[in-house]
Amino acid sequence: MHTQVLPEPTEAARTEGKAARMTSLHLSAMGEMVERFLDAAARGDLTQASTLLSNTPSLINQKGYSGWTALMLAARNGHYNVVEVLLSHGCDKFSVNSSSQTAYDIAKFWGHRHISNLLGRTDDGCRRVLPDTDLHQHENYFSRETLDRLSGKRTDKVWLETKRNHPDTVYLLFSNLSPMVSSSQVDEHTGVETKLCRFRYEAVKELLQKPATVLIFLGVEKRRGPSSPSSSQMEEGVQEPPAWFAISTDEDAAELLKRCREKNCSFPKTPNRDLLTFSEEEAGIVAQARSVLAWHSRYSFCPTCGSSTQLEEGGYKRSCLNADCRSLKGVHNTCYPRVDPVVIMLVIHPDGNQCLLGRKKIFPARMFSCLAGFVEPGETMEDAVRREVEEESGVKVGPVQYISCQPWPMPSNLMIGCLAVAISTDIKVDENEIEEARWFQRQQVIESLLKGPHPAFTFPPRQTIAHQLIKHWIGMNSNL
Ligand SMILES: NC(=O)C1=CN([C@@H]2O[C@H](COP(=O)(O)OP(=O)(O)OC[C@H]3O[C@@H](n4cnc5c(N)ncnc54)[C@H](O)[C@@H]3O)[C@@H](O)[C@H]2O)C=CC1
Ligand SMILES: [Mg+2]
Ligand SMILES: [Mg+2]
Ligand SMILES: [Mg+2]
Ligand SMILES: [Zn+2]
Repeated sequence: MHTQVLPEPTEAARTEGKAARMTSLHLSAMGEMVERFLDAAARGDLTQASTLLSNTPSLINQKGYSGWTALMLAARNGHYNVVEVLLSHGCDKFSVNSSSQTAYDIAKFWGHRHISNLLGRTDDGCRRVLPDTDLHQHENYFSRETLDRLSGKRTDKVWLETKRNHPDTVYLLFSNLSPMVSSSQVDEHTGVETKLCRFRYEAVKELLQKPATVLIFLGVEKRRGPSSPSSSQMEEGVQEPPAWFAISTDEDAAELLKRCREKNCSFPKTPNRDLLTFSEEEAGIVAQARSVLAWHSRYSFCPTCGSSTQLEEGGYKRSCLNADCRSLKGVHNTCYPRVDPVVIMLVIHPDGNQCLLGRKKIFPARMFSCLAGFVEPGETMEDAVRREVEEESGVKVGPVQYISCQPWPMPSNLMIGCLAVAISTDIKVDENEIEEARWFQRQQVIESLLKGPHPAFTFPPRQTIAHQLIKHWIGMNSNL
């Protein structure tokens, strides 16, 4: 898996410069302007950046090499005034580069704390309610909400029916819990890029008639800014954004592929690897659809009495068909899609300068990752962290701090990412689960992330919350 890391400052400037020289002959006038704008932001040339921006406002969120925006380049090189001006012009601070890093991540990683504070700043009202909290929401792969789920509409059968037949509606096709995708090799940096194949009603309508077909209403496209429809407009059906559905069918996969006009279409066979090659937007949709479909495929019959069930509420409920079943009296969680909470933690040595990583036998050679484990019934997240770490490594843990979470649709985990501080350091691994666990020095971790000449271990892929937690720790100062 190709993992891209943040380049050294001089390296960054050099790479940008080289890329610009090599391709400038072929660039359109706009392309050249983008290059100049990005270059000005990277060098901290506020005058040139502002002039270019006032002449061509559309430059603001343009991306250059590896998906870096002007905001990211300015954040990378510590140009506070440029960041400030870009933000005042309404720059998108949540935009991510091809390594899924926001300008905030970049500023934080390189220790430009004044800039990360500026980028992380949210509404002052929130700060009054939640003082001393880092209000910046960390975004992990699989966690972007591109669609508005409109859960209130799931019970509106008439509305759902209108959406099903609507010509703008988008359908995704799943077979064996894999979405139909088209794949292309982008370049050696980005690697393979996978896109969801999108279908219209006409192309799938006879699949919808089949009894074994499962149909899930995923939501409607979110429209940004002032043009997003108000709820009253939605009620009147004015300017409604397209709805998205996922279909799971038992029709032969080869037959399904014939429906697609795009090239290189397939149903990926190894979810753990293949589902990590989508854009952030599509990954969020895949996480939602795959987890709900996995629940349907595993809970075909009523868990309470074993009778047949029927789908309701846009695919978000299964109700028992046995009128005497207990699950029909009151609300029963067996009728709704499940989510399994898993704690995943980076355990820090009491000296603040080492972290505990482990490897399972099934990991690729030399890869080490965070310890993780399912939360048990009647257990807090903090206690689950302490129990799993002690079970797997023998290390005892004291304070636990929540950092961020990640939906992990294999099939429906919610990874709850934490930092934890060890209060004992002797390691004794549970050999049933872990092959080896070790304390790594901060410097070894940094070299491994930057892929230096002698990395102590290989990082898990950037799309995993494990990768992000380790990176988060090395971006912090050593005093917790
Ligand atoms: N996104 C990421 O960065 C990472 C994600 N993960 C995910 O976290 C999950 C849990 O981690 P593990 O260390 O395997 O957990 P774990 O340490 O609790 O051990 C797994 C064992 O727990 C039992 N178990 C208890 N509740 C379960 C449930 N609801 N579903 C399945 N098994 C259950 C099973 O015997 C299973 O073999 C893995 O399935 C993996 O997919 C794990 C590490 C990194
Ligand atoms: Mg575990
Ligand atoms: Mg365990
Ligand atoms: Mg466990
Ligand atoms: Zn039942």
